[in-house]
Amino acid sequence: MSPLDPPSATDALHDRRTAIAALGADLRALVEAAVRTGAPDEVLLLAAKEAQHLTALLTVRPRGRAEVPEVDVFPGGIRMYSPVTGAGSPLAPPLQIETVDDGAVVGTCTLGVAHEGPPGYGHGGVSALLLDEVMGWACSYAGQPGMTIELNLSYKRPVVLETPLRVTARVTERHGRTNLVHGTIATTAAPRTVLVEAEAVFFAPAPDQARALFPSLRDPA
Ligand SMILES: CCCCCCCCCCCC(=O)SCCNC(=O)CCNC(=O)[C@H](O)C(C)(C)COP(=O)(O)OP(=O)(O)OC[C@H]1O[C@@H](n2cnc3c(N)ncnc32)[C@H](O)[C@@H]1OP(=O)(O)O
Repeated sequence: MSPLDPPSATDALHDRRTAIAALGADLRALVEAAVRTGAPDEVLLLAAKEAQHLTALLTVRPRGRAEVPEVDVFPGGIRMYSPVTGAGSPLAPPLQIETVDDGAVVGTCTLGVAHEGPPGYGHGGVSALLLDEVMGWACSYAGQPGMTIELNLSYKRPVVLETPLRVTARVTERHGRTNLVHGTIATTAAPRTVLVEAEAVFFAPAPDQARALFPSLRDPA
């Protein structure tokens, strides 16, 4: 199965993913509002109380640290709580893996003020996050899901916030379980103007090593 093909889901799984995504979207709106607000102090304190209430509401049967959620397809598929692609994550833009274009994986997203580095521009670490993820998808698409063992970035131009971005990655070389990957960030409006460029090395663990690293992995092959 291509990592870009959504797996067939039962109705219950679909409903669960839909509910997770709905909460994620509202949490992202809350995070963005919280980092932009000019509300008075008493409103911030009131909102803090409401946030404590929400936290208590959600602290029910929390999953274990290394547990793969039932809603996920791991490795190489849907991850609902990924800090990059996860529809359920308030940290994620979220980036959407959209197409495979001539062997390259393409993802799109828009960063908000919550992802700010220099005023008005994306944080350099957030660019690394986006590239690392899409480069990982390129490895999965090439049939070897793996972990980043080296990531080098060249920041050529600042990444503007609130502007649709296009993140691309392709595997350029394979040596056994090691893949060399090239990635870029540009805007969707000017895809040829590279803002950030990356070179990375990914390593696909052998099944035994994968089982040791990820005890709840369902299909290490
Ligand atoms: C089921 C999968 C799910 C994969 C799930 C992936 C989820 C995607 C998440 C997004 C990506 C991430 O954030 S990943 C998270 C960030 N990365 C990490 O935490 C990885 C931390 N690193 C590690 O734990 C370790 O390096 C391992 C387990 C990956 C590999 O350990 P190891 O097996 O001892 O590694 P080692 O022998 O030293 O190196 C492996 C091979 O890579 C080569 N190598 C090492 N460094 C380099 C290098 N800079 N450039 C070229 N090649 C290199 C070595 O020569 C060797 O080749 P040869 O002798 O075999 O030929």
